[in-house]
Amino acid sequence: MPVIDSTSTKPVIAVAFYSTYGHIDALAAEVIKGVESTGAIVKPYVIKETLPHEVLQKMYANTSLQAKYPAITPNDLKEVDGLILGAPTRYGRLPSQVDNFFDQTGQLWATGGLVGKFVTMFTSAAGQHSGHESTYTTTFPFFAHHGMAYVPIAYSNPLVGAVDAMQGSSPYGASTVAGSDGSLKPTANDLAVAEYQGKYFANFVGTFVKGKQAAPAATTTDAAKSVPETSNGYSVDKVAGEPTDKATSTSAPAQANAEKPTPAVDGTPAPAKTAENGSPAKTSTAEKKPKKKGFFSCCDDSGIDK
Ligand SMILES: Cc1cc2nc3c(=O)[nH]c(=O)nc-3n(C[C@H](O)[C@H](O)[C@H](O)COP(=O)(O)O)c2cc1C
Repeated sequence: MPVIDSTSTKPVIAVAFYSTYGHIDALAAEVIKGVESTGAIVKPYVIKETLPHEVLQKMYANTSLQAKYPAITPNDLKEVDGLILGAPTRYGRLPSQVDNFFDQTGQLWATGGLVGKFVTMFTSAAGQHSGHESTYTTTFPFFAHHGMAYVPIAYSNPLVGAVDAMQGSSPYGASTVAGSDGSLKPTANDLAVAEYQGKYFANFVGTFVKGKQAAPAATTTDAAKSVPETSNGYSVDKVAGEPTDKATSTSAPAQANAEKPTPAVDGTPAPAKTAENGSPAKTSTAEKKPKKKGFFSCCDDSGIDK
């Protein structure tokens, strides 16, 4: 596993994939080759199997594929600039093994840990028209929730639009047609598009990484300052649909204050607060915010539950 130098302008790209029979594994090898050809740092991972051994045996799964690379953990994603995700189609969408991994990323979501990172995907399906594209599009909500920018290959390589022979790829990314019994192998075109996707993505992310490192620090700071506080998608006020009251102290008249009593945690309106002399009481936001329960309580260090 390569050691990451934080001052390097080389992008760090994770290639994380799940494969039952080897088609995705074969595409992944080409994707990795493509990333490496750009000089980027590639970190290959498998996505952990979750099916019981007896079931895998009945499916004739190739369980040795799991041992090829370390199983990815959510924390591994923190270190990378981009993710290339590979997974076969299951009922026109992702396999549950990948969903299981996604479900472990709740804390990354709550802390905005993947916001601004890049992602692209490759897939595989038994048939020609039985789920390739829907597997991409049904995964987009995950990327959107995490703030990850999807990089499609579009038709930037003529091999993507080839119709002279059966091939799996599309503007969304590389793919292959495995056949209903899994006996088909990725074609030369499929493998070439997979390698191309790795190269294209690494170059794309590399341009961003270089630009970011070349930008003067002040620019980044100013840009961050100019973002209005209310645009923070992780604000508890916004998430919970409550009125946004970001001021640390209130200067509104007592009457206005009385019209907007702070609801208690159980939903009962609390009495309006006024100082002893009748003027508006100084109320800190920390005092007014009810403690969140349920899902948000999972994320102790996120700040959203405080
Ligand atoms: C439970 C299950 C559901 C599947 N659903 C679909 C499907 O909706 N469409 C399709 O074309 N292939 C479907 N397949 C076939 C897989 O997509 C195919 O086995 C896979 O692309 C091969 O990739 P792999 O060798 O990397 O596992 C399904 C396979 C299984 C086991």
